[in-house]
Amino acid sequence: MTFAVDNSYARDLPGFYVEWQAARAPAPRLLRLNRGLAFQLGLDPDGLERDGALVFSGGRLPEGAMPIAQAYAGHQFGGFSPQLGDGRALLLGEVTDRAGRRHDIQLKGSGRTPFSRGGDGKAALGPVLREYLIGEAMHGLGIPTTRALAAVTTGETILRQEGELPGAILTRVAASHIRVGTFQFFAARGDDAKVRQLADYAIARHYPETAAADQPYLAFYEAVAEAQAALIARWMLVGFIHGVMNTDNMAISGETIDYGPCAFMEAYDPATVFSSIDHQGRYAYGNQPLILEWNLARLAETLLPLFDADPDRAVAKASEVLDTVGARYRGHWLAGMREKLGLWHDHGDDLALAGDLLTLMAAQGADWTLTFRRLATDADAARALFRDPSAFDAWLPRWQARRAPDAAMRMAAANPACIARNHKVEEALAAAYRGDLAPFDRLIEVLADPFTERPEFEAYTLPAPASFGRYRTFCGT
Ligand SMILES: Nc1ncnc2c1ncn2[C@@H]1O[C@H](COP(=O)(O)OP(=O)(O)OP(=O)(O)O)[C@@H](O)[C@H]1O
Ligand SMILES: [Mg+2]
Repeated sequence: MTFAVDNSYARDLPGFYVEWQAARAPAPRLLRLNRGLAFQLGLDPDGLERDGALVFSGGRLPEGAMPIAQAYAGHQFGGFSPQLGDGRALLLGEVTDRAGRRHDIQLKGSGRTPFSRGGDGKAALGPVLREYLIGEAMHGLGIPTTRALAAVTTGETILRQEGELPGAILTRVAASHIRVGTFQFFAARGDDAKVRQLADYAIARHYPETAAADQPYLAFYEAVAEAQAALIARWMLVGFIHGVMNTDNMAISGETIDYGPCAFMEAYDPATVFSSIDHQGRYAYGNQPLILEWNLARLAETLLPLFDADPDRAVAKASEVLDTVGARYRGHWLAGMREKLGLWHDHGDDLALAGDLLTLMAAQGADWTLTFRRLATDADAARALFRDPSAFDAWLPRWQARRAPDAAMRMAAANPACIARNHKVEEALAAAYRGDLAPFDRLIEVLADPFTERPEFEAYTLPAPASFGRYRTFCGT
């Protein structure tokens, strides 16, 4: 059993990709199918359960599929690479879900492509399951995200720093895989006509309302800026650290994409970095809003010729939007923080009230998730998270005076009990390497409904034990 796909990207954007085939997987095995997502996409979960190994390893193509590796460029840690592209991924095509929304179906880890540079085109089991887990965690939190439809093992062994690992492929579902870096690819080559084609496609697919604006390209840029500002605010409010916010990992759709070295922060510290390659802390938790602006500035640069034929006027128009990004971000963040704190009406002091709590939390290493969750129902339990509770005691009455009558309910809906705790993620991946997917399944179950506290899942609400040590993540390439 397979399914039918469309190829609007390939059809509308010649030159933006290379037609390619997946490497043959010697012994593909379907590890997990995301049945809920399959259903939502209008696919047949039972049929895919039966034939998924072949379909999701690239051995049997969906009807109408024209697999392509997409071209893109990107700024990685601030340095520009004019040619990146899908070095280990293939877009199979697009499906329209039950609600009429179009999604890309992409294989990640399906072998070398013309964009592979030095890489082997493969993905290891751990990073594939990690991307699956974190994507589901974000979805459970209501945060726009790409999601995993399936994970397969290929039956071959691949070599990574840790040694030989089982090869795997993730089937990723995304609103699209158009990145800031996709715009950069042709902008860097001075091909304005191609940039315009891409913008027209992205407008039609993601922001059709902007087509009718006086200045559609500027309205499109503003819509992307707004979506990204809202997204990064959501990340910050749940303590998510993406870890590799290169321009090739920022999706135009406003979905979170590329779960590489990402992780959730436990003790609050804005300088938190998990990625082993982020030596300067460029993508530290607290820097994410600044990188948002930096990346959006790079997007604006690609669109300047579309904004205005006169370069100075084009820059002025771009700046007008770019200058609003900080305020947009802060607006989303503060609105979200008001929910996290269950505040009664908006008040000019809300920012200071929240800021003072964060200062306390940072000084005392309080757990981000638990502090807010406990504050909702049990101030004493929240107090216990502070080594020196006296400063918390001084803050508490200020918050109590501002707390809304329905605060407990709103706070329970805004503050997850469960996030993908680092030690639980690692536990699930280690077990999967041993062939035991039970911890993975349990974690998926927990993360599907993170706002509901269930006694049997209490262990998933707690930070890692001290013995877990400092957490380090890897790109998994
Ligand atoms: N094992 C690999 N073989 C070939 N190319 C790779 C490999 N790993 C990463 N790349 C390429 O290196 C670039 C940067 O990698 P990055 O980790 O940001 O992306 P990714 O995780 O592979 O993919 P995506 O952004 O689609 O989630 C991309 O062009 C990617 O295709
Ligand atoms: Mg990437």
